Amino acid sequence: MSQEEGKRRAGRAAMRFVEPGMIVGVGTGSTVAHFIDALGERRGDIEAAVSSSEQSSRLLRERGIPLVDLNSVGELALYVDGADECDPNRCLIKGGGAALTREKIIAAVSRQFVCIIDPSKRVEVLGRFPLPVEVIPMARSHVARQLVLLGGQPVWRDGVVTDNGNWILDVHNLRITDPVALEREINQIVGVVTVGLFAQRRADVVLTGEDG
Ligand SMILES: O=C[C@H](O)[C@H](O)[C@H](O)COP(=O)(O)O
Repeated sequence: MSQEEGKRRAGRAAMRFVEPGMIVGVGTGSTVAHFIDALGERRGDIEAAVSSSEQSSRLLRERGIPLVDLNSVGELALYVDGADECDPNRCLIKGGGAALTREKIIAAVSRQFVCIIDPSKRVEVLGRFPLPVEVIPMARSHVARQLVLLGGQPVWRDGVVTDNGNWILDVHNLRITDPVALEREINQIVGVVTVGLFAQRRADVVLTGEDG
């Protein structure tokens, strides 16, 4: 099975968690794009979507799916999103598409987080994929120095501005054996908006293309 086929199957498999009348939290990325396609085919069933990025909002609008602001809804029953890496404990690295902050917010208010990945995203230990960190632009150098002290090698994703107007550092050479502790530690660096480690609020369910 190709990686693209794995993404397509995982995206479509998430539809079994969608129930009539739901407001669905929708993540970002190429795997989520397949989920949005499938959601569009059943748009009459759901009430609306809460989107995690401008990119996903555009795709949702194109498929006629109404969007609602997260502030106008309470808790969400379901959040569906992709990931860049997933460990055996369902801890994730996310943010390869720079959408990590809004994604983390939606994950935090959702009762069930269904993560859709192709099988190549499964790893024993997180860190092969560089860990994205969204930073306030003026704090970039300060945060980078602190990340070096934690053993990483941060690289500025030059030219990328997040939907929130911030910048991204991608941290290479980390072997993340304690994702919860590292998430807490990086969150405490002044100038960090969000770290792309989803460990405290990790996925509840992981679907790979192999699930059919
Ligand atoms: O910022 C982007 C998101 O965290 C994506 O969910 C993640 O990068 C995976 O994207 P894709 O499905 O395109 O591999």
